[in-house]
Amino acid sequence: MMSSMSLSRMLRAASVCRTMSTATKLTAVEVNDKTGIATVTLSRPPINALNVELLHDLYQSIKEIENNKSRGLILTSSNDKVFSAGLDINEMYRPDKDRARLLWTKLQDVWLALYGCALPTAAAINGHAPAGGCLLATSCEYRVILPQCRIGLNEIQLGLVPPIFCMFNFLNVLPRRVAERALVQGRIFTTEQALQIGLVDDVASSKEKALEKCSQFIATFAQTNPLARSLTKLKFRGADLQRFESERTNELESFLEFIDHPQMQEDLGIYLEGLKKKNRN
Ligand SMILES: CCCCCCCC/C=C\C/C=C/C(=O)SCCNC(=O)CCNC(=O)[C@H](O)C(C)(C)COP(=O)(O)OP(=O)(O)OC[C@H]1O[C@@H](n2cnc3c(N)ncnc32)[C@H](O)[C@@H]1OP(=O)(O)O
Repeated sequence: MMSSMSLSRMLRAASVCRTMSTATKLTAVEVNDKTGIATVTLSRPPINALNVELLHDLYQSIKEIENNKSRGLILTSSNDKVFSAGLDINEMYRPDKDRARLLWTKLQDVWLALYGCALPTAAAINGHAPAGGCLLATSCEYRVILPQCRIGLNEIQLGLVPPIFCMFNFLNVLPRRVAERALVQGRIFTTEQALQIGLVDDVASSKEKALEKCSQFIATFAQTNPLARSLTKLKFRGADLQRFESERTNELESFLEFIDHPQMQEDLGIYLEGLKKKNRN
């Protein structure tokens, strides 16, 4: 039988963390009532590949947290090896045209929501974060990664042109020369390399510790006026957001044209097959 002691402990824990009522299917949102910090957990097994539905749910979660006046947002993954594998390549290979349009539009919406989020944002990168995974992490203001992870924007290695928001994210985090070289080489960095160049702010030995460090980062703003903070953030990021808006339609059309190209389709098919073969051998 459960002792009254452990029952009261459980009740206390339950009152600290609550799941948001409108938590969506592919993202779980939990708000810590004590700190006011919301954690969004990407939950699309096996590797959190970003398809239309996950991007939709992620966007809804970010907006909901922002509107509920949480103290901050932490992004993490339910998978203990992969933060996110980036865009779901199945959505780009032999795509349904309307769905491909929706995919790119939703990716753009998520970037706008996360990069321009009024709240302090942090990523607890508890697994690999290639391409779109790195894009999500670098849209946040602070990053903690676990040992033995890989992170980077490798689009060019797939023959894809990194869109403008990849450039904004890297320029916001890395020195210009390092950002440019990393993008044109499609570099994927180890945990140690990412820390050394400043792509991540810290390394933690477990997901729990990474979440704790993210909470500590957000807590540094406890005494700061939230409006002054968000307007200052916007002053830094506003020019990127404006330039993005002016180019978003062109980028959408370029993306659709790009993936429609027969050579691109062939390359994506080979890449996808290579990923699958790895598991068959
Ligand atoms: C404005 C101009 C526009 C021009 C065009 C722009 C194009 C878009 C540009 C940028 C935006 C973002 C693009 C992207 O995100 S593209 C995606 C790139 N992602 C990758 O290259 C990651 C590939 N995956 C991996 O490296 C590994 O899978 C891993 C490290 C993430 C995880 O490794 P591991 O735990 O060993 O898992 P598996 O490799 O075994 O994978 C499990 C399972 O999942 C499949 N899979 C992996 N990644 C993807 C993916 N991104 N999409 C779909 N499926 C994926 C893999 O094949 C396995 O499948 P199974 O064998 O059938 O189980």
